[in-house]
Amino acid sequence: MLPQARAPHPGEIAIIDLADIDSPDPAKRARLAEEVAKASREVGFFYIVNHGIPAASVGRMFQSAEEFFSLPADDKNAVSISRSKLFRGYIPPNHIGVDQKLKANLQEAFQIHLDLPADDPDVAAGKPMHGPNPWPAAMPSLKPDMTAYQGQLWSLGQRMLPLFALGLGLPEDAFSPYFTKPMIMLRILHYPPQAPDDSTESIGTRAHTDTGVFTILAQDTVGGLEILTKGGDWMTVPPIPDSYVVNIGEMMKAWSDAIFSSTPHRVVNRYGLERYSVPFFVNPDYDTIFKPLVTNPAPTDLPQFHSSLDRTKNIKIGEWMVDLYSRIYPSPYKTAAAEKPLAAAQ
Ligand SMILES: O=C(O)CCC(=O)C(=O)O
Ligand SMILES: [Fe+2]
Repeated sequence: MLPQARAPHPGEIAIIDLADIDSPDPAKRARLAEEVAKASREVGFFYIVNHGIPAASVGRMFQSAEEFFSLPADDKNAVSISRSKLFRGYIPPNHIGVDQKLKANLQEAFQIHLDLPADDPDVAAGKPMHGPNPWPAAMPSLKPDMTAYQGQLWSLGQRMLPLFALGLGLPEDAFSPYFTKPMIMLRILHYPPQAPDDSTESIGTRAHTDTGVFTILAQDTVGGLEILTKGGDWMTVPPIPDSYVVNIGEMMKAWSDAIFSSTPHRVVNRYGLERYSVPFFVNPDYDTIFKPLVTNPAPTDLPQFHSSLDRTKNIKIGEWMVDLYSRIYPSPYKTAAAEKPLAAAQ
């Protein structure tokens, strides 16, 4: 049997209208920031509308996803993540990374980061996570379409960062220094449907927290995203037309000293249709050292996941991401830490 989830109560997941995001009126920006902060504290997930990304751009990404995942396996495997030292490319369904304690995901994925040319100084120096994206020869439109969309979503992400800063009582530009050559990531995902009596251990995406600062997710009309509420039950995040789902990741939780909640979530496609989604992850520069930028008077932490970040250890975030990615992906890049299964793996 598939695990169960309940529907949200009306208003339980806030729908935040971003119309005032660029308002010249500081009071309007502050009001919006407080809405974002409240949802980030209480749920860790919210919807945004009036975000400024044209529906046609989002539609093109879903078309691209359908087209890419329909390619013959050989064409997809030509850009397999197992050939990439930069954790980019195609991840087949049911893959298992180094850590055998982690359950396989049913999803298949294709992911890119910032595309950097060979003459970029960090690329030339062989800095991990920095370099070019791989593209499938069988689908020439994917490169221009995903690259353009990633640019649009990164602009939206940069417009949203001041809201989180303001919501924590920090100056609006408090996060800017950490995003000069960011490790942003765009993924397209495909989930096959699962029958209600499916007895496999696997689901679309196993329970996890997002590792980044925050995530901006486009989901199609099928549904399947579910979050673990503070009350301990699983709740669906139903699709709302023309919205994005935004959620707090481990890095924002660390910066906010756990004032903002990096809420565990999963995907169970129990709806009988193929599902596609397009998450964009706002990740900072490789060299960012993570420590809280504010003090939480009453920190409470949820259960630990394989994706949890310890904010007390002044971690250099790029190294932490490389360890985690080489643990969860079938990658040729293996760090010593990634060879050791995590005690907290779920
Ligand atoms: O596909 C989704 O709706 C969510 C995927 C997700 O949680 C992730 O990629 O981190
Ligand atoms: Fe996620």
